Amino acid sequence: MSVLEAPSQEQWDLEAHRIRIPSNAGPNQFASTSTSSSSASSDAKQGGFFYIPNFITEDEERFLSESILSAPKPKWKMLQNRRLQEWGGQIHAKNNTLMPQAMPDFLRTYPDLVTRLRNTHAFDAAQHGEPNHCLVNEYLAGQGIMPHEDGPAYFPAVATISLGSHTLLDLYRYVDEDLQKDFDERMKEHDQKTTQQSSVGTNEDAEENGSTKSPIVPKERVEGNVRIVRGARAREPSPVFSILQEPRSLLITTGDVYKSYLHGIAERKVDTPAHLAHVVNAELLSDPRLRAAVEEAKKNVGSDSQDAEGLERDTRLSLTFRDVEKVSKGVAAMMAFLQGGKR
Ligand SMILES: O=C(O)CCC(=O)C(=O)O
Ligand SMILES: [Fe+2]
Repeated sequence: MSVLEAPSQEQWDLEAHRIRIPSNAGPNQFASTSTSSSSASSDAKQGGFFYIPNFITEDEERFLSESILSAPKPKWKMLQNRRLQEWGGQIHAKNNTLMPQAMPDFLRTYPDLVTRLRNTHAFDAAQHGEPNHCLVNEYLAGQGIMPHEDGPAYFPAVATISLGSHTLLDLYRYVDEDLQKDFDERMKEHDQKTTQQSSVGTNEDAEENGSTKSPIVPKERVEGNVRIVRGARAREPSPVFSILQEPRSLLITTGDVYKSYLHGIAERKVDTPAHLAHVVNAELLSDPRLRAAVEEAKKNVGSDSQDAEGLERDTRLSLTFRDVEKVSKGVAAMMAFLQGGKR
């Protein structure tokens, strides 16, 4: 038992687990929150990506998977290409406030992940000093999540524990501010022109594309090295780097980088050497097989070597812990909190 309890007492030095971002992969000058794009400074408080392999034991991994998979069926929210559970309460989208529920024993008692995460100090500056909310995502091989930024309800720190399979988290950059302004202006001009011309029934884009269909700019399109999504900030179409997450590992994303990149998981069953070549945390990996595959892929970049095999993905559960800063203290919330532990 003492062996099982030991990790939760540990105080972590996050700086020793920092992922070094290549200098040409820094965020574009866009995020207003960004203090600097240089990654030279090495102060964990400044934020960044931090990777800790074997943050939980194999026994804990098994126990967590069993607990999650044995949750009552209604606990699963079915999405188009994955399913998820929400623990710690529900967030009201209108006011970004958590209607709290007690964390279940398998996150708070054995294993006591909440305390263990508190001891990483990633949440020191957050309202509660530790996470109060956990989303569990299940991805079958071939499933993923679109590039996105996490919502505004959270303190800017995410702690992700992976179970069952490795995956690659892909990081994308937004385009820089001038380019975005240019897109916005062109989009506006186009819309105005389209409105004026709609009664006449012609438009340039349709002619350019050899199509006479819709006069409306598509919701999403790629132009050169940029993916433009109507009504959203434009991003680069390919990831600027990827982070390999091993089963049982912890990935912490905190500070500026939380806002200056988008993150996603590609919908594929195999990570080929071409994908693995973009992994930036090779030297922090603990599984010799995974590490060798990444190192080999990086060595062979551009060499056209076809020998190396990819890494097959299996079903993966991810636990993403965050601190929702605003928590409802109403009577209903108190009742929910008291009943939350009982399933
Ligand atoms: O499963 C993961 O590792 C990422 C999940 C994620 O990005 C999210 O839930 O917002
Ligand atoms: Fe996310």
